[in-house]
Amino acid sequence: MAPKKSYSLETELVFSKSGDQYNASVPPLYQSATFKQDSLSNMGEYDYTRSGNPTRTHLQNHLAKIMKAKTTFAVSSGMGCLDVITRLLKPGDEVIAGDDLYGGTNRLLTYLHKKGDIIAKHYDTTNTELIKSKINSKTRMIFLESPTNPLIKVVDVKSIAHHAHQINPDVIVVFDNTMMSPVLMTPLDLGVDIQYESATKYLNGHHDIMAGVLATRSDKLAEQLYYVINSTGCGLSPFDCWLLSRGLRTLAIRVERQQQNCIKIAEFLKNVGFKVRYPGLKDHPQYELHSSMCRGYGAVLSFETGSVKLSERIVENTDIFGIAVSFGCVNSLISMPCKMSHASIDAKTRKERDFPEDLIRLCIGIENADDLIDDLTKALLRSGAVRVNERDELFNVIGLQPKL
Ligand SMILES: Cc1ncc(COP(=O)(O)O)c(C=O)c1O
Ligand SMILES: N[C@@H](CCSC[C@H](N)C(=O)O)C(=O)O
Repeated sequence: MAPKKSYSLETELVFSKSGDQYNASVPPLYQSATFKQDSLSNMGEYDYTRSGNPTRTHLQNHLAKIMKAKTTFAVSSGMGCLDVITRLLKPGDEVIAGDDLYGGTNRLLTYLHKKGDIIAKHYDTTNTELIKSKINSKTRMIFLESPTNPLIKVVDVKSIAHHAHQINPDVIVVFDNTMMSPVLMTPLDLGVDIQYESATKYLNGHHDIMAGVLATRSDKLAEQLYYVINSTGCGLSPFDCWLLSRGLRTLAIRVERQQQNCIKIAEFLKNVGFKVRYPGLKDHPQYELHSSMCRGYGAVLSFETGSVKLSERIVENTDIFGIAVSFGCVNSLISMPCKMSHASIDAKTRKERDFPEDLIRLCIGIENADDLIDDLTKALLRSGAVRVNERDELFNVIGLQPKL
């Protein structure tokens, strides 16, 4: 029987052929900046690691299968991906962006806008008709993220990408898939031109490297992206490529467990009476849309408490949940986006975009779900957010209703 061309994602994640001369079980690490030539006229496949390195090539080929891309590039961070992508724009180009993109994404687009390099316009991407009405022949790029970090807004990627390409086949639809990872979503199948992810998060999963991954099916875009990566020198270092290859092998099992835990925690918080934002809850306003685009719901949720001070007390009273930015790691984290990951968006803009200052974000890891719920219960009790009634049930002191 001929070997299958491709396997299921879980298998592809762990199965990779290294092509190593000794058949090493793990892809070898080529920790070398430069490569000797056979002769002056024969450079060989690699000359210099900024331009290419066998460990990076191995990782990129592996990622291409996983992301269903023709070409992928591994670079030094998620923001590095956005830097590479925005260098494809020309002065005065118009871009349309979501109004709840990750804070760092918002910062870079705002920087380029203020410098006069691009004209960036931000809209609520949950309003598909609004976004469609804003796309015109001047639009060069569209930046989308779904579910958004941290307001968990869902974007109709397929419909927006299709409409954009009808208006102008050259418009580049860019999608940040950090929240879902390739396990739960394949944005290139939905008409996206360039997908990128902060590999610092789920793809690596251990918070021991910074990395970013770009993916495309277009040879033209791949050529342009590579040109920028080689010119600016942001390609991922060999050791970080090697670590990312290692982390990638457990991606499916990590995401599955993180999601199982997150669903339990979302339901727990909802039952206590908080306003919980998680696309896996049936009362999320875009539950159906999300379910139609993704294979799962991820492991990031946010909830409001009704008071900044109360949120601060909750965050500072957990033990297992670490107070830290980032997500997608094996351990659980708690944060207040307005003070941490999204502090780079000024308070006025946050207000205009209905960004709740009391929002708490939970990034769920692979620990035991009951331990995590106990940890949260303790923090909620210690902070005074909940009390126990005579039937030993938790009830929400501030009486928030569980609705979005
Ligand atoms: C959704 C999202 N995209 C991109 C980034 C940027 O990635 P990195 O921190 O790897 O630069 C982050 C976080 O930093 C993020 O949360
Ligand atoms: N100080 C950093 C904040 C990084 S936030 C990391 C991550 N995307 C998250 O959402 O937690 C900065 O200014 O970029």
